[in-house]
Amino acid sequence: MEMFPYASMRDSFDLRSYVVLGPDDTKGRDVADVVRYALHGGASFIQLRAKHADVRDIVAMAADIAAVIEDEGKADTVAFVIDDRVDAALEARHKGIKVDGVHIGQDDNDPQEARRLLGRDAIVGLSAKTPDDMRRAEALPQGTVDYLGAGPWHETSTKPDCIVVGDDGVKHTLDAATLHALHALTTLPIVVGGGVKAADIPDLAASDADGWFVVSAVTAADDPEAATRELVDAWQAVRGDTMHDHPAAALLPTTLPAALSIASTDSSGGAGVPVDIKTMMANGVFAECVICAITAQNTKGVTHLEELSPQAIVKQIDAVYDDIAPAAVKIGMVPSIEGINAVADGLQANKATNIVVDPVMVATSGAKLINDDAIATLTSRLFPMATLITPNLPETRVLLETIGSSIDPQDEDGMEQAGLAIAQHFGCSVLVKGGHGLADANDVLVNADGTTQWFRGERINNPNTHGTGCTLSSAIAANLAKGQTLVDAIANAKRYITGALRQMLELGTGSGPFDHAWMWR
Ligand SMILES: Cc1ncc(COP(=O)(O)OP(=O)(O)O)c(N)n1
Ligand SMILES: Cc1ncsc1CCOP(=O)(O)O
Ligand SMILES: [Mg+2]
Repeated sequence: MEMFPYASMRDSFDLRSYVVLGPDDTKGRDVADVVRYALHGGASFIQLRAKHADVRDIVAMAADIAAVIEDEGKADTVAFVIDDRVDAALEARHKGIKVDGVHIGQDDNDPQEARRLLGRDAIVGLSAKTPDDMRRAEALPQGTVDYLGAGPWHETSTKPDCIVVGDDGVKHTLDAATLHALHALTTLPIVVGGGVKAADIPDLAASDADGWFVVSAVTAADDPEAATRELVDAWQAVRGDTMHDHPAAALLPTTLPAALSIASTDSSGGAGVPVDIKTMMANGVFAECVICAITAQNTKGVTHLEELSPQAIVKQIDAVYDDIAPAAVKIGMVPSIEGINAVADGLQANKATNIVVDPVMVATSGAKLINDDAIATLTSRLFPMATLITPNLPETRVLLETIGSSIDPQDEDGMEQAGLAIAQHFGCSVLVKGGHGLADANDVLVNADGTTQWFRGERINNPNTHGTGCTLSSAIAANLAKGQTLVDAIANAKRYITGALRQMLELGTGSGPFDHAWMWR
């Protein structure tokens, strides 16, 4: 997971004076030293382009460059990106090195993948030389790319392969007229480079370019500071102090689908509302909660339980729906008839949809979590509202008993029959979870129309299973909130929980919890 403590520069980077450099370009001089000279000369953007270095060396160079930018008091104004290597940029950012993003070409990482990996705060620059490149960049989802790099203005030995060869087989450099046509195809700012020297700046500054980028004009100069200043001054002489606009996409607010957990707390954090929130967050939704009871609990058992009043439950549900209406709901432990009625009334009044009910009855520790007389209310009030209920085998047996069925869910055929009896009785889909069986972790989805789907899971020999049911049901609700089909929501939730169980987290002296943020470690 990325731990980047700096403000994003996506809405403040300055493309006007863009210096690209790496160890191959600086004539034996230290790259960070040349960056310092370029900054003294007025460089507004720095790119590390180290074509022959490995990730470790790139990250080490990036640390030196970021330190120089910081030392020069320009960390808030001069953006610093890494060429090509999204992996190195990620690693540097993870280490807290101020790398503001990447520059990628048409043959490098896919821009959407780079954006996904780096997150919404990073700058993603993309090379685009042809009308097709421009159109493809423009067709990307808004906010994928922040600027475009075009060229070459002249053929250049720094990157001989960057020359555009037309359909006629003739090599083309970029001129003001071609740039004008490219510019018309995009809303993104364009920085232009390739063989650019000080003498080119008046023409470039009079074109649609939003800035210049150079390698050799600065890195090969005996005095990189003076060379940078000459370029900066020549641009400023034509353009004055005007900077390019930033694409509005960088400023777009994010939004998240919300999912709601209606359940009870577990003070040990391994089950109930705390774990539902962790799971929902890990599965990419905004988690909300309605507390029905508080338990004093750890991996060894429950030592105290105190319910909230029905009024408090309804008020919480109303508050949630009145503002951030959840796209899916998971219902867990609601211990009493009054509580269950309050939940049903609250959800009905707010026209809740995508309801997943985990019919919590007994904790992994053996503690009873629902009053016996409340089971009938749970099934009669909440099941008919549910999209899905997720009983484990012991809960399936209790439910079969309540509907007077003698089916035994001891094997796959029995699980299917049991699921069908329950689904048809209550008019909702049922996921009969086989995790309490001995040999496997196969679950079956049975719909009220009789259709079934098996989800075959790897049985992980992990004794720590506290909160498994809560986790699976809230992951399913999170996936439904994201718009997934029921089948996809279950399949993805099972993948998530399998990954979590595989980590073999060891906490507590009883049946312990597992690591809900496993995929971010
Ligand atoms: C600002 C800027 N523009 C273009 C490029 C070239 O990127 P790419 O086409 O991926 O070629 P390489 O630099 O990776 O050889 C750039 N680096 N910077
Ligand atoms: C990286 C790159 N992309 C297009 S041209 C180029 C190299 C520019 O180098 P120089 O300024 O030395 O011609
Ligand atoms: Mg590249």
